Amino acid sequence: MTTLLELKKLDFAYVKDSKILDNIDLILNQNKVYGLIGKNGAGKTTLIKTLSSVFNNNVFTMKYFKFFDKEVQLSSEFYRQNKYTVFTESESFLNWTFLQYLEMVCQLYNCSIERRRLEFLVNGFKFEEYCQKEIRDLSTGNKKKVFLIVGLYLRRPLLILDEPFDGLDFESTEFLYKMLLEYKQYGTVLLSTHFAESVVRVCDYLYILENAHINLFQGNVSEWLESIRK
Ligand SMILES: Nc1ncnc2c1ncn2[C@@H]1O[C@H](COP(=O)(O)OP(=O)(O)OP(=O)(O)O)[C@@H](O)[C@H]1O
Repeated sequence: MTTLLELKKLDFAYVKDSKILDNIDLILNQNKVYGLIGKNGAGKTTLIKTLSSVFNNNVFTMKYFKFFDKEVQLSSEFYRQNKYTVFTESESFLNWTFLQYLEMVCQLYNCSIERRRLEFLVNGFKFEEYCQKEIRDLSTGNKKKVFLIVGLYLRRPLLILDEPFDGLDFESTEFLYKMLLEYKQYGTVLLSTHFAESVVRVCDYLYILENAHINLFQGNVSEWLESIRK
């Protein structure tokens, strides 16, 4: 297995002396799907935002961050170009349409729009009638689909998803399961979730965040399901 991302000794605190993430080591291998689970408030979104370069350096420290075996800054162009994050709720780009947002993102990532690939995702998520509507007028689930479709379309080596199944209807959830399994051809997915089914359906490995520490579940995900049902 080839390592895609390696993070060593990450500490994070919003408020001095109150660590949300303490001494976090994280390794993500290429072409795998990783689940990130933990109780409400455990710090999943904080870890995802850190990995997505949302924060200034003054709230966290780390020993090193490697991507494709290179030590880089989280804010580097190399890292930015190779990952995309879908946040749990987005209040950005509200007066844009999906197609305008996609065009802008494709320019940023230097990729062209292939109609067939796009249509496959749009049809799969039953999103056809919403492509030209302003994002502000979409329902919660359809807003989520805007960013999920773009993330799946881009096929970056790292796709980070914060609670991607939240707000999706049954059909779209099934389609997303299918897309995430296929995504392993193109890259690695790190997703946070509160749904046990999603872990079992798509995740190869599971990181558990608890008391500011992270552990990789030793065993396969069906063993994890058995362990929480006991
Ligand atoms: N901007 C902020 N300022 C101060 N504390 C914050 C801030 N954002 C989050 N926190 C705190 O950090 C902790 C971790 O929050 P985070 O949102 O990362 O947890 P989570 O695991 O994603 O939770 P959930 O499963 O409920 O979404 C919580 O105690 C939360 O109250």
